[in-house]
Amino acid sequence: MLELDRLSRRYGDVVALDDLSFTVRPGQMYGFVGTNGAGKTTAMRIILGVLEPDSGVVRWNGTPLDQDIRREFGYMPEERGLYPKMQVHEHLVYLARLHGVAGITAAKAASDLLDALALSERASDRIESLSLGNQQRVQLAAALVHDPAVMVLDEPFSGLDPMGVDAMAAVLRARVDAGAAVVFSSHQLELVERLCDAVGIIRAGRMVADGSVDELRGTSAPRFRVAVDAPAGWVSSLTAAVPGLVVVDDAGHDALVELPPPGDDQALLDAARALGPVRQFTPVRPTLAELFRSVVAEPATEPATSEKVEAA
Ligand SMILES: Nc1ncnc2c1ncn2[C@@H]1O[C@H](COP(=O)(O)OP(=O)(O)OP(=O)(O)O)[C@@H](O)[C@H]1O
Repeated sequence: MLELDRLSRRYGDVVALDDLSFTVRPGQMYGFVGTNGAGKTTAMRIILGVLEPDSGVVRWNGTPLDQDIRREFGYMPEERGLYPKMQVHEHLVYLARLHGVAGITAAKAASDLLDALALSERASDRIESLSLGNQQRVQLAAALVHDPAVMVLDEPFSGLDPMGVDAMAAVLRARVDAGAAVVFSSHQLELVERLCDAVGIIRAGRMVADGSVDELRGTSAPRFRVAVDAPAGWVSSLTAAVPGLVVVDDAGHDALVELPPPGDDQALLDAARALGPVRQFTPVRPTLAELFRSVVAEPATEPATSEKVEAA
């Protein structure tokens, strides 16, 4: 299990990470999401040892990471780093051999990955001759060619065409199904929702929601699409009848309403029935993008560390 335990990190006055914790299990794909500047890259750089935390520790199977453990990881950094003059297949074999993979195994692993990422025809081309999206596919192959147990990928899907996204997703899913632990950052929330077993949402360096998308849904206010056969104004009457009810969208004929958690859906239905025949009463499952918007928009419960220090 990869465990980030209470990581904090500042750059001068900027609090990049503030007591951040989460875990990624073998066989789990973990999506790491947050607004620009939330601290995702900082956390990933700490996992990979290119940045030290001010406090906190990262462990793999209970042991704090050292360079030997980190060598076993696969990493796709934000700054892509391939040798532009090298040929694609040659480059992958070179990287696998650096990780101690024997020649024949390395060559096969490189060929298999190029095949899976639809790059076999470019195997003998120089990296610099590839489009940016194809270089990105090679970068993923570079992170996986030594068959790592843990993969840490900083925005691996950004800038890829839909086929590239599908190819990358399939390669990662196969590794996860074979028992690897994968954590990747992304702003593509539909993709994260589709691919990930667990999601962490960070804001200003803090974890604000962590769990499967269904678990995150369970903590959000329940929403219902309601249609009542009643004269105009029925939505206001419904709001008046149900304490705390929020109207998210009033389309006249129907309305999207939100109950305060945990939400008494039967009381809402009774109140709607009291106004007229109920033509629709449907629970609406929020998407990850909607959950994200609502948790990052919530007011902070405590001041950030820098404010605490300044106030002290
Ligand atoms: N080298 C640095 N020097 C000073 N501040 C930095 C440095 N690197 C990051 N920061 C700051 O730390 C905070 C977290 O940045 P980080 O790059 O980790 O965010 P991110 O979640 O990866 O953002 P994005 O989604 O935009 O890539 C930001 O406020 C950023 O400006």
